[in-house]
Amino acid sequence: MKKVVLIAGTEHTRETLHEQLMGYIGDIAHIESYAIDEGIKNKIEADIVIISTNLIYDDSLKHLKEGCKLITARRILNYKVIENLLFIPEGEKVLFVNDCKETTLECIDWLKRLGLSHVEYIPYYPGCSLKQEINYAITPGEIDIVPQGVKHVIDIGPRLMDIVTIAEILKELEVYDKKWEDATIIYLDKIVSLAKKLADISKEKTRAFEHIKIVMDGMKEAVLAFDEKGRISISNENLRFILGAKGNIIGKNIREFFSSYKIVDYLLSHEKDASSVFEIKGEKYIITKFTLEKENIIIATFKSQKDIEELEKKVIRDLYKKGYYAKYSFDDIIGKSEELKHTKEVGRKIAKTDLTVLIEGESGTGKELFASAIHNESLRKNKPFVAVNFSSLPENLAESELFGYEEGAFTGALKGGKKGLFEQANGGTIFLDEIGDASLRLQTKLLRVLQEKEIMRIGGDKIIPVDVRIIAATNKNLGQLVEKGEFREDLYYRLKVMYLKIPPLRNRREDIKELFDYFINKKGMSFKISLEVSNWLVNYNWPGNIRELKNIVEYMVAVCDGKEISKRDLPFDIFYEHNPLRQDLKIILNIIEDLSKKGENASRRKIEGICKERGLNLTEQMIRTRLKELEKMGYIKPRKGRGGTVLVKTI
Ligand SMILES: Nc1ncnc2c1ncn2[C@@H]1O[C@H](COP(=O)(O)OP(=O)(O)OP(=O)(O)O)[C@@H](O)[C@H]1O
Repeated sequence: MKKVVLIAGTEHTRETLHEQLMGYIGDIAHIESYAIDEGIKNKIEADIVIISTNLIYDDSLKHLKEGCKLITARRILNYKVIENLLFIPEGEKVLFVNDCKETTLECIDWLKRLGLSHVEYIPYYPGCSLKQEINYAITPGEIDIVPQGVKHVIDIGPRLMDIVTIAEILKELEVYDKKWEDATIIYLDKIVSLAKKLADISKEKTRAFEHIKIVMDGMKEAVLAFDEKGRISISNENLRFILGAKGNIIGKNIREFFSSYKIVDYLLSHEKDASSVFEIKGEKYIITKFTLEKENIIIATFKSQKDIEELEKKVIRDLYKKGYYAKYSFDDIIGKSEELKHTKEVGRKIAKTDLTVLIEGESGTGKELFASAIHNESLRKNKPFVAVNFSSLPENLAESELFGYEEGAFTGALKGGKKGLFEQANGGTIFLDEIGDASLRLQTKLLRVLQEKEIMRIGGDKIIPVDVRIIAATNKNLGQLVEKGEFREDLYYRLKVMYLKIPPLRNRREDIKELFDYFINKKGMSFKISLEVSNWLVNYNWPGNIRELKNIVEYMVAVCDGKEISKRDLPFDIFYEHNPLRQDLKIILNIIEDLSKKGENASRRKIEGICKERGLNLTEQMIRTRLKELEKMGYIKPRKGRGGTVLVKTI
C-alpha cells in the first residue's frame, strides 16, 4: 500500500483535508497527516506528500526526507457549507476574511461565479484595516483574523482540495483510470446539491415575490418601501400610478420620483411613526410612514385625501342608515338660564376628555340630548353613537343585545351569529340610558367591559377588544341604590368618573318661555298666548320636565283653532285636576320654593314683587291672607325670629 502524507498549517485544516482524502483514496493508500501548529517531530518519508498551501511550503520541507513527491493542493470553498450564506440579507455588506490577499480575492470571485452575489463582499486579510461598521463576516476557518465588532461571523470551515488536485493525486498513485469516475461522482454530488438548493431558493423567492406583488397591487392604498438612503425595495401599481413612474422602480432612489424635497425630507426623516399631508401632482395625499427597525426598512402608504373624505362620508351614511348617530349638538340645547348655561359649559369640557360619564337628572330633563351633544363634540364624533335604554330592554334580551352571540348559542340564534351593540359602537360611544334599571347580573358584565375594554359574545370563546366610550344616565339616585344593595358600588364609581347633573325645568323657569316658543316654531307655527296660559306655563311645576312641555305644545297646537292659545287649549287634567291647588296659591308657593332654593328670605314684599313680574297683581294684604291659607294647608310655616316664610312641602 502506498503511503500518502498530508501537511496542513493548522489542526482544523488537517482534520478536514484528512477526511476528504479518506473519501477518495482511503481504501487504496495509507494516509498520515500533520499540522505545523501542532508541531512535527520526526522526519517524514512517503510516496506522496500533499501540502495544504504554499504558505507552509518552506516549513514543510524541513520535515521531509529527500525524494518525496510533493503536491501543493489547490483549494476551493466547501460547497456543503456555502448554503449558509444564502441567509444573509440581500444587499448586506459582508467581509470575506482569509489568510492572504490572493486566496481572499479568489474566493470572492468564485462565490460570485456561483451566483452568490446577493451581498456586497469586502476582502479582508492580515494587513487590512476596517473603516466602516460591518455586521457580517465569512471566513473559511480563519476566525482569529476576523476583526472585532462584527456581529455575525459565519465560519464556512477550511477550504477543500479541488478536483484538479484530486486528479493529480490519483495519477501519482497510478489509480486514475480506476478511481476517476468515483471521484467525480463524489465531487459533483456536492455541487449538484448546492446548485439545486440555490435554484429552489431562487424559485421560492420568485414565487414569494410574485405573491407579494399580487397582494400589494390589489391594495387600495399606494405603498412604498425603501431603506434609510431612499433605495426602493417594494412598490405597488397604485404608487407607480400616483408618481407616473413607468417600468421597474425597484433599486432606484425615491429622489428620482418626488420633485418636492419636502416629501423626500419627510420620508427620510428619523421620525418613526408619522402621518402628514402633501400635494403630489395637484392632489392631496396623507402619507403615513413607519419603520421596521430590525430590517431597516421604511414603509410609506399614500392615501388620497379625497378618497378618505369619501370613505368617511360613506361610514357616516351607513351609521345614519342604522340609526347609530348622535342627533344633537350643544347648540340644540335651548335655554339661557344660569343653571343650564353652566351645565352646558361643564358638558363641553367633559366632551373634550375620553372618560366615562354619568349623567343624572329627572325624567325628560334632556339627559340623552346632553349625551348626544357630548359625543358630537368629542373626537369620536364621526364614529357610531349607540343608545340602549335599560328600562325598555327585557332582561332576557339585554345580554345578547349588548354583547351579541355566536351561531347556535341558543334556539332562535341567527345563522352566522350577531354583533352586539358594544361591537356596533366600536370606535364611538355607547349611551346606557336608565342604567339604574340594569339587573345585577348585567351590571357585573358591564363592569367587566369597563375594566377590561373587551367583550365575549354569548356562546363564543373569543375575546373581542372594544374601544367604546361609555356615557350612562339615570333618573334615579344611584348613590341610594348602592346603599340599598341594588346597584354595584364598584360599577357606580367606574361610571361616575365624569359627572353631569341636569337641573329640572322648575329650577330654571327662565327657560320655559324660550323652550315653549322653540317647540312651536319647530312645528312651523306661530300663536299668541293668553296671559292666563302664559302665567300658568311659568308657574307650573313640570314634573315631566322638557318632555312634558314638548307634549303640551303638541297638544295645544293640535287643539287650538284660533290664533291665540287660551286656557281651553291646555290639557284639561293638567290645568284643573292634576293639582287642585288654586292657581294664585300655586304661584305664591312656587315663588317661596324658588327663593328658599336660592337661600333667600321669602318676605311678603319680595313675594309681592315677583308675583307682579309673573302677572299676578296682589297687594301685601292679599298676600298675607293667601299665606295664611297655605299655612293652614300645611305647605308653609312662618319663620321664627326674623320673619318671612319657611317651605314645609311642595306641590
Ligand atoms: N334644553 C333643551 N332644548 C331643547 N330640547 C330639549 C331640551 N331638553 C330636552 N329636550 C327635549 O326633550 C325631550 C326629552 O329629552 P331627553 O330624552 O334627552 O330626556 P331624558 O332626560 O333622557 O329623559 P328620560 O330620563 O325619560 O330618558 C327630547 O325630545 C329632547 O329633545
